Amino acid sequence: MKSETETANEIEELSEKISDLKTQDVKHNNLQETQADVKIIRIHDDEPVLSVTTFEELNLHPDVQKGVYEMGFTRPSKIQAKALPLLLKSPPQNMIGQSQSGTGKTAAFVLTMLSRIDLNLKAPQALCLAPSRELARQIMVEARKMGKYTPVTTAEAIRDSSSNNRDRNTTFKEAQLIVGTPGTVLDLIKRHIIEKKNIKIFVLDEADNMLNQQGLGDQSIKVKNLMPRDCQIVLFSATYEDSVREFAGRFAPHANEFRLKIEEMSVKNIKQFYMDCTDEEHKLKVLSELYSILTIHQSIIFVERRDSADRIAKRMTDLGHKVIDLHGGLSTTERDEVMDGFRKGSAKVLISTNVIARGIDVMQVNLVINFDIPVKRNEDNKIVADPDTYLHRIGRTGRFGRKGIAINLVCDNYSWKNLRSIQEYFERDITQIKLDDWDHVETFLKNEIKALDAA
Ligand SMILES: Nc1ncnc2c1ncn2[C@@H]1O[C@H](COP(=O)(O)OP(=O)(O)OP(=O)(O)O)[C@@H](O)[C@H]1O
Repeated sequence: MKSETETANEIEELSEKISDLKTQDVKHNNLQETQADVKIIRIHDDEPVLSVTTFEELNLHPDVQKGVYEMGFTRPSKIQAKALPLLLKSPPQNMIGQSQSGTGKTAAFVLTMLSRIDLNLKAPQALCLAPSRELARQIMVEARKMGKYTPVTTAEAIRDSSSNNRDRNTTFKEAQLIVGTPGTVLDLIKRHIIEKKNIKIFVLDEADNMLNQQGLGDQSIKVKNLMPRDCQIVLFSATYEDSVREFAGRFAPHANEFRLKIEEMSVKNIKQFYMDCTDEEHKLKVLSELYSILTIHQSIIFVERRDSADRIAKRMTDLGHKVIDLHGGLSTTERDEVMDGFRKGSAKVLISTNVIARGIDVMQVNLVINFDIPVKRNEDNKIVADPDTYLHRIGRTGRFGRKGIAINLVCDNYSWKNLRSIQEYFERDITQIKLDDWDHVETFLKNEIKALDAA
């Protein structure tokens, strides 16, 4: 059985091959920034899109509404305003939703899950799959907050999530809302620990990742095939590659669909920069320098491989910086401790592989550094730039309209070529910060961060 870490592991392994690649010379060109507005297009169903402006208009159960208000949500976000009236329709309709990172997709599907549950029936009725244990746990926190004033019963279906089997079996038997990772959920359904027959809504968060055949696709498809026929299928993500979108259409037939144009996918409130380093060692020095001069709230440094995460964490610690690192090689307990510590703010700098590239929401993160530019294997099995992962990574900052900074470190033609492909894909400007004068770098970045704080 594949675990939730395996997708991240596969990506980590890809980079083992990177050093063997010969790359061609490319020019350092910045692209014109597009000014395209965010538009959400509904392409299925002829009825006009009804958009609400308040949570009251959605006729949520008063206890659910109370939970939502207590979370400080005064009115629905754009995607919630447009998607929720469709998601809550009776009879239920499938949905393929896309909106930028940090725009509130979680609440859109969690509110639908809570609204579909018959609270008198103590059995699984709403199931959500996410690509990592960290994201599954986060979604569950959000669901428990929203359902706080209801008697909804919940369970996390992630590895080692419960103390003993007896408790675990009772919990899953009675849990009305379950969030988990695909491998664990599939295993629990097959062993009849999760009873599937009353499940009314099946959600895939980060759906493109979950349907990607190379990743978690197999398990998610198997789980979906076990769902009752009339189960509402809801897919959400900030990105959908064309090949995955086509498959998503078959996975969730007759779905209402919200799409973004490529140039609208990148969140405008994240300022994107790059720094041209001489080699890997220089990248480490730049990193250390950056953390010496900057007072950041919290930040995430993304790397491709586990051993790089450990190596950079060690070097940064030796240089006197307080950092923690997270990757698929840690035990589940260690992963939970690292993530919980970061959420509480006890650690300011988190070094991670792609395992937390998607979905993770820590509001205080105002800086993301791509120590390595993200890559993937294309259909020809070649290693190429991975714009979708790039977008998800930088989307760990700039959450829900806040501002953020993303800095990419390039050190050779290979990394530059990959960064340039990403620029071209999104048609967004990634501006160079020159490294010849650190006083200038310091003033420049301090001003940028001051601007973020003032905004
Ligand atoms: N209506 C709202 N009012 C205020 N805050 C909200 C609202 N909806 C969501 N949020 C907050 O916005 C943040 C981002 O939401 P969420 O994590 O659901 O984004 P997302 O679209 O799923 O992002 P990603 O694509 O990265 O997974 C969260 O902290 C969430 O609590």
